[in-house]
Amino acid sequence: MRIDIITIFPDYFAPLDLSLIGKARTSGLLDVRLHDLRSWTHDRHNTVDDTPYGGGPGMVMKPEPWGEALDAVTGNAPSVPRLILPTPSGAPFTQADASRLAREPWLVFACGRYEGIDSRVAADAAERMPVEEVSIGDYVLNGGESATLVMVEAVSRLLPGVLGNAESVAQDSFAPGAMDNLVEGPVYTKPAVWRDREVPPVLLSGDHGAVDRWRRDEALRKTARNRPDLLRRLTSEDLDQHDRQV
Ligand SMILES: CN1CCN(Cc2ccc(Cn3ccc4ccc(-c5n[nH]c(N)c5C#N)cc43)cc2)CC1
Repeated sequence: MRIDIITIFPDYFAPLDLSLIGKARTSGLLDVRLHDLRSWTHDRHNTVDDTPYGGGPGMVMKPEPWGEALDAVTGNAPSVPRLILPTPSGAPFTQADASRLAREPWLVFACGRYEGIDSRVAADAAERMPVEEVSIGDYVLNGGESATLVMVEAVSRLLPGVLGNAESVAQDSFAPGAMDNLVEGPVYTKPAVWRDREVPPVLLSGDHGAVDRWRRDEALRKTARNRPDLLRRLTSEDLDQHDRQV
């Protein structure tokens, strides 16, 4: 997969050199290219913003640099990317979106700042490529960079060979499969006793059926406590299926 990121803060993406994503880039599994939007400005101050038409607080990102940047990054290529526009007003980004985007060969992320990007940029791009306005949550950030980091991590970890343990992806929270939409239950490792707190004995029993059932019970318990909204999505059939599983 190729991922292009256009931003006025390329250094924001230094974390993509680290850990599993860094290794995936080194191995060639993932091709991440960073682009400084100011490379497509032509004035002495490398201006990327201006006051909003119609008045209002803050500044809006000018369309010209974005148009030239997207033309340069996506033009003269044998294929067409999917353009992802992080924005507070976007559609909620979910695990299903991460799975869907992980199947795309080429993504371009446009990281806005200020009050956002002139709306004509998305409209113009949509004449040449699919465009998605996406939000990572109902809270306000200062720009699209953090959201892009989140989405790049959520998508990249699903690429074959990146995690190196297909099993863990399959057992992820929100991953499709048995008891969909349950959050993770508690996890433990050595020592068996720590500050007088014992690991639940079932986990030391070697009874894999009992361990599986205990984990599902704990996941249900934690979901009811922290995410009752997810439980409401579970049908009675799902819950019956849980009870049948040993
Ligand atoms: C008067 N009011 C009128 C409404 N605005 C709304 C507003 C507009 C821009 C910004 C800053 N910003 C600029 C680009 C950009 C991209 C993503 C996100 C973002 N925030 N939260 C998410 N989940 C995000 C994602 N994904 C924020 C961004 C913040 C708030 C405030 C002022």
